[in-house]
Amino acid sequence: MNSAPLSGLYAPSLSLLTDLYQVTMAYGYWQQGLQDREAVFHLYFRRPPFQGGYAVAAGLAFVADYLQNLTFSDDDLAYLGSLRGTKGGAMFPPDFLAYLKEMTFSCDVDAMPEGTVAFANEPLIRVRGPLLQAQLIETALLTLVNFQTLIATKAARIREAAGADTVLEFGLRRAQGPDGGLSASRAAYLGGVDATSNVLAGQRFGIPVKGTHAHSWVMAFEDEEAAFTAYAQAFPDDSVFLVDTYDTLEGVRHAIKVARAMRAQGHELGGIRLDSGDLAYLSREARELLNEAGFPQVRIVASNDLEENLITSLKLQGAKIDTWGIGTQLVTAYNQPALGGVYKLAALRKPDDSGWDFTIKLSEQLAKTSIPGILQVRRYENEQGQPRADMLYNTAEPLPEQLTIVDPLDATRRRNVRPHAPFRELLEPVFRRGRLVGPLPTLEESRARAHREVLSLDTSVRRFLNPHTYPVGLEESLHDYRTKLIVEKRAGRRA
Ligand SMILES: Nc1ncnc2c1ncn2[C@@H]1O[C@H](COP(=O)(O)OP(=O)(O)OP(=O)(O)O)[C@@H](O)[C@H]1O
Ligand SMILES: O=P(O)(O)OC[C@H]1O[C@H](OP(=O)(O)OP(=O)(O)O)[C@H](O)[C@@H]1O
Ligand SMILES: O=C(O)c1cccnc1
Ligand SMILES: [Mg+2]
Repeated sequence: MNSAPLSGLYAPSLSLLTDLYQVTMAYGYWQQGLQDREAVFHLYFRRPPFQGGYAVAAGLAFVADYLQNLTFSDDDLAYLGSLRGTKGGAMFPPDFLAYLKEMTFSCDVDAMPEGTVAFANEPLIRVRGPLLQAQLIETALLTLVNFQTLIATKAARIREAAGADTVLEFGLRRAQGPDGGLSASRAAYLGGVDATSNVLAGQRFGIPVKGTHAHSWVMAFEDEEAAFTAYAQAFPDDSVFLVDTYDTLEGVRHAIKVARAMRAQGHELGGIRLDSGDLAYLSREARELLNEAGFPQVRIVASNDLEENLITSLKLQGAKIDTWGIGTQLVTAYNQPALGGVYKLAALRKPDDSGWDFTIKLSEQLAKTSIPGILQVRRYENEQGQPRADMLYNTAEPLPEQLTIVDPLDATRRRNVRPHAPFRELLEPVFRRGRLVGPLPTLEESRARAHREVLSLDTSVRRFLNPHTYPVGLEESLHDYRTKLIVEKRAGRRA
């Protein structure tokens, strides 16, 4: 047991950050001599979160870190060796543990760079390598990518609603524990917020840190005016006063009084914060009071259970809010607390090494039936760089001259790709034979990519209510092959 679990949160070895069944399967594969059979897995989600039209891929930096450090320490192996089955015998024999000790990660990994806009069924990550290894990493990849993609997407939606306004992430106190808070702060920044109140996230990831003060600051002084005056003494050029502890508009008047005194000393008040009541009404009234008093540049910050739909509504109501402070709803993805990303086997090298067997997971629902092959995602874009349609294709098979994209849920819906239509391929090499190909984009670069890619989407795909489904289809020969596999497997099942 680790007596300092927090400091170990991102310790070098997260090799046991997995479900037990990954290790039991690993043992089974090793026992069967299947450990090195070449396999291909895809990580993808089946529906964008929040009933939205897209997701923003995030978490790859953590995945790369995890994979680079995927080795089993003596402590890890001792723990695995201590596990017992129902009859008291060791679950994992010493020679398997010795194998794990020597194992070095040797897979190829291709992935969408963080900040890429992704749609349903598109591999965000493709792993190719020894079956045992490619399977073993499933859980860690999913826990890292699902949550961060969810939060980055939520942040992108909040950014959409806020437009050019400043957005601050205030969620740590409501996050799903320390790691939830830390990774949410990073993903939220990647997805489009401007700064966080989370100081550890600032230190670890270089995210700008910002904030105001709490109600308790005001309550700790004789009255509001004294509290504001004291705060201004500490931060004469960086003060934002929380004005709603007693009576909001009275609070604004007190803030103005202190702002005048600050001005007399050569300092300007930065802003006020509203944290309760009717934010549309109060922000309009506050704006008027501030303007009349000669403080048109003092910003109005609002907080209190905000999210993208409330921001949209407040703007429609003519709220005069310059900065949005957002906590709970963002870092917990309150209205959809999990992204259902999955990791599925899609190809296995034939035992005689003569080629690939492409594998499929059937489901009663076609939408849940997996896609076989060694997939790549090709994004066709128009001259303005706007995405028009995405095509999944099997890189292990030759592409026909004339490309046709088939809707996987309705094969009658097809579109022909015009020759020489410009495209980008979204999965880029990240690891080759277990080695990182090159430095990953910085957080700032990924954030800029997210911003660029979300803005390039048609507004019909970005809107919150009943967004248009962006076309993602299978290249026709892949579609035909998948259909054939489904028919064969179903027949096999009945036989
Ligand atoms: N003009 C508005 N239109 C729609 N929702 C609003 C508006 N103003 C505030 N809200 C939202 O209404 C919710 C509840 O606010 P309410 O005034 O009921 O409680 P509160 O202000 O938090 O109360 P308290 O004074 O106890 O803090 C919050 O999520 C807030 O963001
Ligand atoms: O509302 P969120 O989006 O989560 O934003 C963060 C909230 O945290 C702080 O107060 P806290 O909620 O701790 O106390 P209060 O609501 O009683 O002011 C802050 O004043 C916000 O209201
Ligand atoms: O700085 C703030 O205003 C802040 C920080 C965390 C939570 N709520 C508000
Ligand atoms: Mg609150």
